[in-house]
Amino acid sequence: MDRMIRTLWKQWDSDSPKEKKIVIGVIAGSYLSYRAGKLLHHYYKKYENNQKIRRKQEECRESKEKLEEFLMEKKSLRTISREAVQRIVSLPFNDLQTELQSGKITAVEVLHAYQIKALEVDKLTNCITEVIWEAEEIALSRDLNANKKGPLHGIPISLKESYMIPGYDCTAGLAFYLDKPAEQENVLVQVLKQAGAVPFVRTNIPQGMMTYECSNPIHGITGNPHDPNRIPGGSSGGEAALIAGGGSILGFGSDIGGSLRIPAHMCGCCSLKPTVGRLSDKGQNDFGTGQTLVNATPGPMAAEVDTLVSCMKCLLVPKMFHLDPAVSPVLFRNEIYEEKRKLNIGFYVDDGSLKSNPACQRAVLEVKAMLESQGHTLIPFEPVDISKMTELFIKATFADGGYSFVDILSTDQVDPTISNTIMAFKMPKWLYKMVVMVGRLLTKDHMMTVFGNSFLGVKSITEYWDLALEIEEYKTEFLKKWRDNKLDAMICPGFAYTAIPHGTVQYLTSGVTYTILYNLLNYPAGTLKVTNVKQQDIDNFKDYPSNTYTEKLVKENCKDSVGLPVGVQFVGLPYQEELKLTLQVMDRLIRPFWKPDEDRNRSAKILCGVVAAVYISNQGKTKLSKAQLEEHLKGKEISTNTIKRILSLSFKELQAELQSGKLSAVDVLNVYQIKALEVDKRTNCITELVQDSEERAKQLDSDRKKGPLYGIPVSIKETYTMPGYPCTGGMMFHFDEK
Ligand SMILES: CCCCCCCC/C=C\CCCCCCCC(=O)NCC(=O)O
Repeated sequence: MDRMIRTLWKQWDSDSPKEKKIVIGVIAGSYLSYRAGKLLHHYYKKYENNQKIRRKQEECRESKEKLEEFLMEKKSLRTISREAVQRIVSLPFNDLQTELQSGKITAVEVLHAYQIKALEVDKLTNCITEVIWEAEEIALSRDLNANKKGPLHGIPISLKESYMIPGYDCTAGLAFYLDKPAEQENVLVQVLKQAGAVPFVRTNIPQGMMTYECSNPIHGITGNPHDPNRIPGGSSGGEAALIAGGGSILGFGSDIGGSLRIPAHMCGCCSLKPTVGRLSDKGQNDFGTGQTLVNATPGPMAAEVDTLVSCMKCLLVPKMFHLDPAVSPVLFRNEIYEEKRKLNIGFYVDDGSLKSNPACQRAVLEVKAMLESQGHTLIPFEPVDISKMTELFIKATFADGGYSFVDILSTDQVDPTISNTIMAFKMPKWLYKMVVMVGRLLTKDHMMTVFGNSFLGVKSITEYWDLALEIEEYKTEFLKKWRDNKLDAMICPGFAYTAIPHGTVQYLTSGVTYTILYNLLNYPAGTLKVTNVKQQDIDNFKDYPSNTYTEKLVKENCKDSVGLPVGVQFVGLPYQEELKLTLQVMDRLIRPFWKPDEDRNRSAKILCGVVAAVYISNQGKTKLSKAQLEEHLKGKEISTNTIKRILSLSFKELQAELQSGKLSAVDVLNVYQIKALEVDKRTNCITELVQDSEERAKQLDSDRKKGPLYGIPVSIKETYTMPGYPCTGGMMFHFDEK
């Protein structure tokens, strides 16, 4: 390289002034043409995207009009009367299911009734993006094959725009994805169709799906069915508006920060955000792929909890496990769903960042009273450091400092609902930091700094790894607090406030702490509408703080909210969806039944509990050393024959002799300790002895209940955490961490 530069330099030196001018001209010309080409390409792309958006808008409008004409024809032919539509769309899910199963109504009739109602709701809220044309054919085939009825036979379902259906664009509100129709069908849609469901409409989302205002330049703004001037929440806002308006009985959305729960709370329906990995996410528009610290999950939305239950039963089936082997093959566990016992339920109305508004507080307190009246114990709970949690969540989900959003939007129309954020992402970092500082001073809201600084993302892989570690530590601390309080479940506000007017979300992001917490933790959470805002809630704003700009905004934007729906979140430990699904609030009984799960280090704990594990070196510290253990074992005078015999037993034989009582846990432990010490002398394989293994073995021998691993000694890799033992990974750094 050096030589090349020297040669070029020499060449340049020997060039005449005219030659130099030519070289400079060529370089400058090439650079300018390159820049001009780029600019031209940029503006051409912008023009092309605008054209694509216009075409798509036209296409979607026409598809709705065509459907309306088609349905009008049916109505004028009296194949479907207004009364029939009204009757069908007012049937509760279970009744609709029964009538479809018995053949009292046909799949086509139900489809037409819901199409009519959905178009009505759409006129009020603009919640539908596109009509699914194949619905008619699917419904017809359901009726023709009525002898083979799946559990969802003939049930029309609505899908968030991000669910892939072959032939349809999945845009997430971004022009970049226009004219790129999906080829594969979303896995959940395949499973639902196999169960007999009829997908019939697609619903609106926010641009980029990372905010809770439902608006984008392609499909426009979705309104709340209770007040179209207010937001329906997001990102699954189109779904919630449609369901709460009565235009769909079962819908599907997704959630990485509250997208299933915020809209259910704001529109007044219910939703379930399952544990990530319980339902397949194959076939979602995966914009943002690559970020795996906090993951999105799909989930159902409905008017009633029963519908969510039936839906989960239909989804947790071998077909889904086959189509997506990455999901945990856990079927719907009826035993948890049916279990009836009194629970310890944590609750809070204030998460320590932004106090929830009076209506949201009352909703939680009313559910608390209801649960107490049924004999459950309600325990006040303070979530662990919400500022830290927010920092971790935002840093993880915007780890690239918003780069991918800025990039994908560079030739797109930016929706006004996210334009400030996008502008902030584009600022030079020093300017951005100053804006955050000034913002903090003006708003007097410390969360401004937390959100603001976290949107800068991470600077290096090391920082990303540290972030991953901090998230794990946060999860551990939260779980410890949950366990210390002996909780089975938790109730908390559905959000910090009820539906706010359009255009206010960019100034009111703080409310999301109530939902993002359970995405960071990956705890399943359901939201259910439990009440409506009353005048007393508005009056109670007198006791709501007004110290920060955010608090003032909450007051300002909620003052005319009487009648709006209010939800509550029901949270459980990972993989306990069945428990939450049993929650039925208000006019129905709340029946949360719970089965506690083990914690993160469950494998080590279970094994130690069952067995009486072995080994250790304590490097001359106060603990029992290898030499002392050897002495102790010698004193037991175990015969060579016994040692040989026990060691020669296969796992199954050993298990059988322990279970039958022919061998005791202590016998087996001692023999394996002798052998392990012998192997250690040759290989230095043991790091430390588990000090109380013999006591554990004795205790197991005296217990009458025998687990399947009763008495089996196990060795444990040094990195498995056990209280009192350092997990060093071979590094001094961790030596004092026990
Ligand atoms: C496209 C850029 C958007 C920038 C908007 C920034 C405002 C972000 C404030 C807080 C972040 C928390 C987001 C919470 C909304 C939840 C959205 C969600 O869950 N989406 C996932 C999905 O739809 O699957």
